[in-house]
Amino acid sequence: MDAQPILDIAGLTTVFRIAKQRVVAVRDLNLTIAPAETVALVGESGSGKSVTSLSIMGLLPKGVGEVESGRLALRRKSGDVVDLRGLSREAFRGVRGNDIGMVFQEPLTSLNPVFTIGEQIAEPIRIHKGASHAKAFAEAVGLLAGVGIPDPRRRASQYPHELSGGMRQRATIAMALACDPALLIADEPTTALDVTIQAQILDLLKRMQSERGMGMLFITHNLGVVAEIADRVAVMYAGSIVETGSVARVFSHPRHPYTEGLMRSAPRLGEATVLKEAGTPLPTIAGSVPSLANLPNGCPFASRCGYRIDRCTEALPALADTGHAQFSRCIRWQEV
Ligand SMILES: Nc1ncnc2c1ncn2[C@@H]1O[C@H](COP(=O)(O)OP(=O)(O)OP(=O)(O)O)[C@@H](O)[C@H]1O
Repeated sequence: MDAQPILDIAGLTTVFRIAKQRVVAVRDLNLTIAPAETVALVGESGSGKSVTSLSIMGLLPKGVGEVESGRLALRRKSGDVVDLRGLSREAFRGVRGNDIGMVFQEPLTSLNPVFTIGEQIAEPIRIHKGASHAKAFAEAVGLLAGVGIPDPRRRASQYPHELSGGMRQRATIAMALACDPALLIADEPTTALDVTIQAQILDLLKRMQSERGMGMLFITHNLGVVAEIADRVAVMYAGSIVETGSVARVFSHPRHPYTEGLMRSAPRLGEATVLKEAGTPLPTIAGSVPSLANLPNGCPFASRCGYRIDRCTEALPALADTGHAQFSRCIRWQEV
């Protein structure tokens, strides 16, 4: 891996305070993303994937959610390393859209209905790069062409509702790339789209990433999508990474019982799966996730785990190095 990652997260703990309860949504998370690398965060609903991305982007709900500890460092294209935790809300605005591009599930939440597509893509170019109105608009048209939108000049003058869902997602990708970010965060970017369009958007993201050498954090609950797009995967459970490694290694030799359970109940992986399984939630495993407001002392998966022994409920296991650059938060990983 690159010695100087684009994103370097160490010991991230993010909490929510609701009605005097302290909810630990992300617990002691370590993650790096190298240039031109895609890391997928995968896990059930509520496992902390989106809170991880909101923590990186400085978009936690004010007064409710807070990064309690840890380091979040981003390496800009210029090579400067920015301590994201040290940024004011104002300074964060200069980072989002400029150094970090974002693509979300529903393009209509990122696009403003009252401005044309071209104006919206041109705006960050004017703000962050100081380009003139005309130059920024011309660049926006070029970006629309780059993301595969036919007749980009005409499309640039249209409003979001005049585009199909797939075209709108292409437009938000163009907007996210407008300032040539070092890191792209994609949170379920294909979930709301129909299956053939999903595959096209994944291809587009892969192409854009390799052309630009960006790091990409890709959040999904779909293992088929992980297989399709990611180099490495981090499996989250109850706010912690329980297993991480290359996609090839983790999918062929899962070393955590939770990953194993997901894999066992998942259909065959590969391109066909993306098409067939797109939009299908992760297969279910018997039992339920413990409350994040009252996590047990031991392994949070213990109550659902077929490998459980007494020691599992005594302390949270550390991430064990299982070889092959793979890590598992299970004391019995050798038997999984
Ligand atoms: N705005 C919020 N207020 C209070 N608690 C929150 C808030 N957002 C998230 N949480 C807490 O953080 C936990 C993790 O949420 P998160 O959105 O990161 O899950 P996720 O893995 O992204 O799930 P999904 O796949 O459903 O998006 C939630 O279960 C909840 O307890």
